[in-house]
Amino acid sequence: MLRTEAPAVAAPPLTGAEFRAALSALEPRYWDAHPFHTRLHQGLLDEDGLRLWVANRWYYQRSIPQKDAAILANCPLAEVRRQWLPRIVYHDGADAGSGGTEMWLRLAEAVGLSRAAVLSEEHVLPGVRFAVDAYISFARRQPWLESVASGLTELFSPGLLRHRLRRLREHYPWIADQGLAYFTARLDVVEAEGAGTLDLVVRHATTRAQQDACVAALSFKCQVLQAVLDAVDYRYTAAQAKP
Ligand SMILES: O=C(O)c1cc(C(=O)O)c2c(n1)C(=O)C(=O)c1cc(C(=O)O)[nH]c1-2
Repeated sequence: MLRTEAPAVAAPPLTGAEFRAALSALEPRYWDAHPFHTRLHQGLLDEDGLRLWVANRWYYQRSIPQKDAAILANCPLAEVRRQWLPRIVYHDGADAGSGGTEMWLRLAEAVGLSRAAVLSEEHVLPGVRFAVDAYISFARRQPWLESVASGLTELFSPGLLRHRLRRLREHYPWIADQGLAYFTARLDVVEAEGAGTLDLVVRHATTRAQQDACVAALSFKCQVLQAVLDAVDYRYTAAQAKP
């Protein structure tokens, strides 16, 4: 005779405060204390190391609007799309020659890279490409809410951005200040953007399964960022070790 099993009882949703706490609890996995960041912030990178970082971060920067476009494409809610759309314009600029990716290219020039070399992506390491592509694929395939949640690393970034800006000015004074505009501009918006994203996620993740998936998405994103810097750090230390 078949045994009838009691239907599984779904776990109750976390309260808003518990859910926010579960997301914040991932902060130790953020990339702020990655060994490559430590080298960068302590002024230990040579010029080639700084260029390697900027040329590889380019691949992340230029992919973010594609990630955001995937979120828009997957989201059936006009009010969410309305909130999300300005992010694409922020990075791509309202016109050619403006926007976040353009500012990243100016940083690249300020550290001595040619625009053409950055745009050709010849310096992008395979590990960086794989990690960033995984982030875009995630946004294309997963429900929009999880992809939005994966961007919540931004909540952890203001302290890192401020610290980086201070250290770059202190240890690499040869970088012209206009080259650092990407970071100063980012600091003006990142806190409000992160808070808005968190509110959006908390409002729309109403079941425990959705909340758990959002926490998992943020954890995945922390791994993407760690993998990016692992690849850069490996290449940098290998180059340093060459006689
Ligand atoms: O400099 C940084 O350390 C850092 C980190 C992150 C992040 O945490 O993903 C972003 C940025 N910068 C950034 O500039 C940026 O535009 C950005 C967008 C996103 C995202 O996932 O949508 N993260 C980040």
